[in-house]
Amino acid sequence: MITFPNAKINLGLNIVEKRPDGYHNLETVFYPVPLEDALEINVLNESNEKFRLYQAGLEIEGEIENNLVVKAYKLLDEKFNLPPVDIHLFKHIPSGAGLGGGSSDAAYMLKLLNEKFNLELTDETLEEYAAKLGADCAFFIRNTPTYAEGIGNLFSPISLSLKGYQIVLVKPDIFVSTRDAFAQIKPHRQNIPLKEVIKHPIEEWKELMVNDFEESVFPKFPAIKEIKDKLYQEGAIYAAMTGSGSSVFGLFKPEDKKTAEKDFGEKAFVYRGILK
Ligand SMILES: C[C@@](CO)(OP(=O)(O)O)[C@H](O)COP(=O)(O)OP(=O)(O)OC[C@H]1O[C@@H](n2ccc(N)nc2=O)[C@H](O)[C@@H]1O
Ligand SMILES: Nc1ncnc2c1ncn2[C@@H]1O[C@H](COP(=O)(O)OP(=O)(O)O)[C@@H](O)[C@H]1O
Repeated sequence: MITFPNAKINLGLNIVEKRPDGYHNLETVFYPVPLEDALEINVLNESNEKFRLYQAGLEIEGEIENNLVVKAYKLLDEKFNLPPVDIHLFKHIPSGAGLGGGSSDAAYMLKLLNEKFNLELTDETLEEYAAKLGADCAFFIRNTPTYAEGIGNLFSPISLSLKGYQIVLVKPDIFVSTRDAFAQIKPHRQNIPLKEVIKHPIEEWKELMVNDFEESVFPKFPAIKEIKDKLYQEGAIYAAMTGSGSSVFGLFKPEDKKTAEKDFGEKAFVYRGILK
């Protein structure tokens, strides 16, 4: 059985306050992007091992035991004593890029195991399991446009469709530490809360919608800001960094014929697609 975990972008990201536990409360909107990994499981017959993970595509740093698809398997295995499985993961979404690829793999693994082994878990229960694996992980269970607050884990659905809009996503060969990005931010509330901004026409987002991380990340890595500038030069209707970086996306009108033909550098990962 095979499934295709997709990426997400953040439409606006405001860090509103620092919490006593050192984490930050934020406000953001998650929107799914059809840039996909591939994830397959097959039952491993007569095996002493509970799972085997085969990886292809982009490299994922860290031990196999720390791979989020393995963590997702173990989480459900503790409860349901699952049969042993072969896991094949083809990695296409860049990691540590603000695209949520690891979280998506984890959420899709939960959905895949639920279906394959008829566990009959509801979306609500799957979201509870997903939340144990990462703050934004539960978003990928329903995978629909979502307003998130708290530490990025309290969700409410929003009515927003960017169906047909073209997206150009650029991930330069730059690593931004999420921890450092948070540490350099002075939390504050925006004049117009994101929940209101998102209701404005997309043409107005350029003036109203902010990713607070840009303020600390752009001065340190001017090359990331240059990508955003290039996307606007090419006619993006809205462009911004996603998450804590380093990916930047540009949204283009459905009828726009010339979507970002600029050169983003030899080592940059570039994806062009159409939003659903
Ligand atoms: C900011 C977002 C928005 O989508 O960025 P992306 O991961 O998508 O880039 C996420 O909430 C990122 O969450 P996540 O990627 O899970 O962060 P983690 O690895 O758990 O946290 C790394 C570090 O960031 C800080 N951190 C994280 C989340 C949060 N709400 N407040 C924080 O202060 C903490 O110092 C933590 O140790
Ligand atoms: N299946 C996976 N895919 C990607 N990263 C994973 C996976 N499992 C664990 N990780 C770890 O999670 C970290 C964050 O990855 P990811 O969720 O893709 O990025 P981001 O938090 O920027 O959206 C990576 O640095 C990687 O070490």
